[in-house]
Amino acid sequence: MSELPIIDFSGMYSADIESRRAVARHVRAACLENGFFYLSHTGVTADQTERVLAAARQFFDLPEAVKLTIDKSQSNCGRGYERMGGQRLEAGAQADRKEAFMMGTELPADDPQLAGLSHYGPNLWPEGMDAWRAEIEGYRAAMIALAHRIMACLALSLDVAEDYFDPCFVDSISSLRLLHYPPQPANAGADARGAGAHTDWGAITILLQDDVGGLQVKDGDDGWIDAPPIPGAFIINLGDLVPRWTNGLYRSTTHRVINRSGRERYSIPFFFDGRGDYVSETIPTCLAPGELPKFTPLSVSEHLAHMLSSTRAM
Ligand SMILES: O=C(O)CCC(=O)C(=O)O
Ligand SMILES: [Fe+2]
Repeated sequence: MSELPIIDFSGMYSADIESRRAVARHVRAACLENGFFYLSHTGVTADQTERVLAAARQFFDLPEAVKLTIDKSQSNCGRGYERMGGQRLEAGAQADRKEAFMMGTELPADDPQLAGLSHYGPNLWPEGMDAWRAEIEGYRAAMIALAHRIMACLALSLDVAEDYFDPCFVDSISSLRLLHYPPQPANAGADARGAGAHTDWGAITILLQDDVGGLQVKDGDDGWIDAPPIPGAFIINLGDLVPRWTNGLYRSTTHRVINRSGRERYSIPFFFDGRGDYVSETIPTCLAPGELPKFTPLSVSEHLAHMLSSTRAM
């Protein structure tokens, strides 16, 4: 496999179940391959993706001192600004050469069911940037709607009802990350990474990238496939919850970013992670007669908290 497939998603908006199943068949083939694919015709407009990428540039162009007024050290749920080198996604490599802004699901601290679970709480917003905030929140809303539809498609691809995953996504943890990768200097060293090799931790990721490139997806033992930007298409990849649901049939594939372009790179992943207290179980259609589940039960919040603490670089 040398390149990732491009799947036209428009059939998922059809009232005709056969059109939706046709999309699901393509998604299944891509998920059986390596769990990474491009999705086009999603209904999200080019105007909106251009605006949110411009918003990312605008934020990272702010003086460092302004960005640090919302440093994520002030958040108990990983929101706000993460400075350059704040994360090391690949053990043994250099800290990631990227800076980030994170925002996500906002629920009151005293929510009767979800209080105390990681990843719920207030966002941190830069002062005096209300239009900017509205742009980010609007894009996040578009991503949530698209993510629900992708989960319906995944359900169809696994021969279960389209609403099979709905209980996992009531008050789901979902986070939007704005990312800025400066160009990597020529003498940066062989273990320099924009984002070190990792898998994503939730259910699915919807990635918007600018026109620079640098994302690579693991293929086999040693190979990497480039996942260059394709105008009008998002990259979708499966996170660690999906092998748990499918008993390893669909994988959560390792990927990384190395920005050798000489240009500034901006990308915006949206992570749809599931409800914090949701414990995934193997989907019955993914177990052959007599086959046993390979994964022990683990809640979404426990998994995310563990992964977050193991990748903190400072
Ligand atoms: O910036 C990218 O292209 C990918 C980022 C990524 O993999 C992540 O944030 O999990
Ligand atoms: Fe990732």
